[in-house]
Amino acid sequence: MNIKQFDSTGELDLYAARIFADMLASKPHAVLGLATGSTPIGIYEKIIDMHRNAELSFQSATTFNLDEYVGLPRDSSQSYAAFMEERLFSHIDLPPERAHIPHGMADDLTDACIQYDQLLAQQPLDLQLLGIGHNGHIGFNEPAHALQGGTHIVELKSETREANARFFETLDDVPTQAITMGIGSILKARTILLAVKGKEKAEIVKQALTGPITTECPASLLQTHANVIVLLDREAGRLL
Ligand SMILES: N[C@@H]1[C@@H](O)[C@H](O)[C@@H](COP(=O)(O)O)O[C@@H]1O
Repeated sequence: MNIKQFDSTGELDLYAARIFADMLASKPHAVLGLATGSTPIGIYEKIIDMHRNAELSFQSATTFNLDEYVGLPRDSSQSYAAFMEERLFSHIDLPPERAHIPHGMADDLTDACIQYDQLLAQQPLDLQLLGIGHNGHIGFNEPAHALQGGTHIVELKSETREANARFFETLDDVPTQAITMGIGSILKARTILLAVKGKEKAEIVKQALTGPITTECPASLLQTHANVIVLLDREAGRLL
């Protein structure tokens, strides 16, 4: 693992955005895995700045998002589709038909998972951006005795719903299920970029990067991948 620590989140964001710019410069048709949550927001802001300055273009790129809540309409402000639209897609030149997000409102969710995996199989990920949940989840792959490789429906843990309740009016409004890319799909990405910020993530960062490889901490499986870049701000890296 290539672990880099930054004195400020701004420096981390810029470094991550440059990785995207370099990827798109060397491979305009790159397939990019994208993430939601607070962590990537600053990275997307830097990417938008670079796009504004004509330093990068998504015109020929394809993107796949990690996950989506089940049961939230795409135009609901808390959906990850709405998040991506607001935080990135509406500001860049990515053709909308090449921006893939799991379909959490599909009539047949099992079929939606199969279709997502088929698209991923046709277009392998060059670069996957990840955040990490407080319990070590990546995407919405929650700690469990066993993990699934492909896209699947997951029951959200209470701690995950509580952590994400800040985006909803009440805890009861947080969906109980999500559709997520599986660990197998994430680990197939050629390069993985894990970004972590804040002191409340320091303990899980230590466990994920230096602890045992276990499905009880899904992010620890990243230790098995040959090309992971970990970007930490000072607080998230303070226990390493
Ligand atoms: N499904 C997302 C994850 O992909 C994300 O990594 C996590 C951490 O989010 P944050 O960056 O806001 O701490 O939140 C959600 O649960």
